[in-house]
Amino acid sequence: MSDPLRTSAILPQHAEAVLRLAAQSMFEVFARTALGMMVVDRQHRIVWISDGYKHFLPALGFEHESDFVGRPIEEVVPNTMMNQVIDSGRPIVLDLLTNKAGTFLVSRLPLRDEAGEVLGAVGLVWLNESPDHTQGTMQPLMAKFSRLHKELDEARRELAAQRRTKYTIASFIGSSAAVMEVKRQARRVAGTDSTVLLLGETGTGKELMAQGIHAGGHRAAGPFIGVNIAAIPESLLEAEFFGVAPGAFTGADRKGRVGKFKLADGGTLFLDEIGDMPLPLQAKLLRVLQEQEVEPVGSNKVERVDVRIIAATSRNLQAMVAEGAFRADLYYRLNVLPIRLPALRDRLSDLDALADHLLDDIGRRTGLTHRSLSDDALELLAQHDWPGNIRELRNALEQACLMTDELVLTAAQLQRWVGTAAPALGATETAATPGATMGSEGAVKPLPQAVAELEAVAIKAALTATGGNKLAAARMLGISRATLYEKLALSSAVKG
Ligand SMILES: Nc1ncnc2c1ncn2[C@@H]1O[C@H](COP(=O)(O)OP(=O)(O)OP(=O)(O)O)[C@@H](O)[C@H]1O
Repeated sequence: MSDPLRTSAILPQHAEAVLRLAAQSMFEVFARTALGMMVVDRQHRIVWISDGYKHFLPALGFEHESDFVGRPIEEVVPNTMMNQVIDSGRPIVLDLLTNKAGTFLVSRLPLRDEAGEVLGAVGLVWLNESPDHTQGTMQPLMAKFSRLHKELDEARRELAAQRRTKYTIASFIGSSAAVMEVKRQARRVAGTDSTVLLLGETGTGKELMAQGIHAGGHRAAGPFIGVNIAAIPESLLEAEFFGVAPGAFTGADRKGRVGKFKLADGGTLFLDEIGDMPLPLQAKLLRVLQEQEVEPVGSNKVERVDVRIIAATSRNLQAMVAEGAFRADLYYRLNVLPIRLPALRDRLSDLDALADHLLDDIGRRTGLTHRSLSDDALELLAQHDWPGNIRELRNALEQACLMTDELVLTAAQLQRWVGTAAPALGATETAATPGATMGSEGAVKPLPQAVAELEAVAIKAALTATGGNKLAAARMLGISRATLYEKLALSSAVKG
């Protein structure tokens, strides 16, 4: 029997020897198994490379081992991260490294002394692929990787194109004195980074002008992100604006969500219907505008953003401030450069050009032949008050185009649609007339179609009665703002 004291005195020595042997043989096993291996010291200098690694030297631009070994790794291996592993002491267990020599599946592990101090690092190349993909051991992995890369690039390009604006300031049709002045103001502010407040009735082209201002400034290549505040349920607004930190919620939102401010980083955030912003959120918005920092819901970290704000409203913000419904400090912050878009009734000299432009657009979208207007049709248009402005004009023209085959639309053909697109019903009148369930010839229609038409008439009536104020219209209809917006979006999607 061996003396246990002696054994315990001997064992550590044994263990150390075994460990040393294991370490040494592991080193040899790695050096032989890996395609290439290198050791780098604390000062980032390459101290040793395996025979396998020597095969990569020509592709890295080195003829002799002696030109390579002894040099700092960052000087001779483009895109290496060995230096970071040495400086941080943290391993990168598996990674893809791409440089002029090809693509490599690599591991980078720090080497430490007995006291735990980092002495250097060991780098291993497991698989490789030549730059022209004709040689190497990574074919299946690389094929998958490059396909995913291509798909990601395409998705990014598509997203960027979607976030680019369709309109410029010149797309704002009109040459009346009022419009020329508005365009002059817009061009002047486009070149600045200041906050712009677009004022005007519903359908006067506030969103179009916001896009034009973005497209005319130095952020044009950046994203243009629009948020219709009135269309988002109040409880979701904060997350929509500022995003949600991963893990803040369970379920579908577990991964977190990027907020509109972050999405608009480097570009413009268009805040439509700013007058509908709930008071508690107004305070948060003000802070973001001042600090240019957002704090995602459920996070205690702030993120810097570089966003230009263009806000719009059809409501009287000043009166809302007086009533205490809108914060005065936010109002002054937004009202730096106000631009008031004229109502259509105040620029009737633009009717001809606008109608022509809209008919052109309707023709393109519907595939119908381009229509024009007779003189009496134009006169009819000039007599109407246009509470829904250009949007109402567009709807009237579109309905006339769809219902008539004539290439020149006359007053008689237009008559039915002018004013019906936004009938001037009072708040107490209902749009549910029996005729609404019948076709124009009195024929019975399928119920879903009749119901949809009734809804559309009631919504238009409510919008007219409230001067385009969607929150008030929704209240009048007994539905939520979000439902109203859903219905409006649905009806425009069906049309467009
Ligand atoms: N000057 C214009 N030239 C050409 N099209 C216009 C013009 N103004 C508005 N439009 C068109 O009218 C419609 C309504 O415009 P837009 O959505 O920009 O109005 P808005 O003032 O933002 O409305 P809301 O306040 O209801 O959101 C769009 O189809 C837009 O392209």
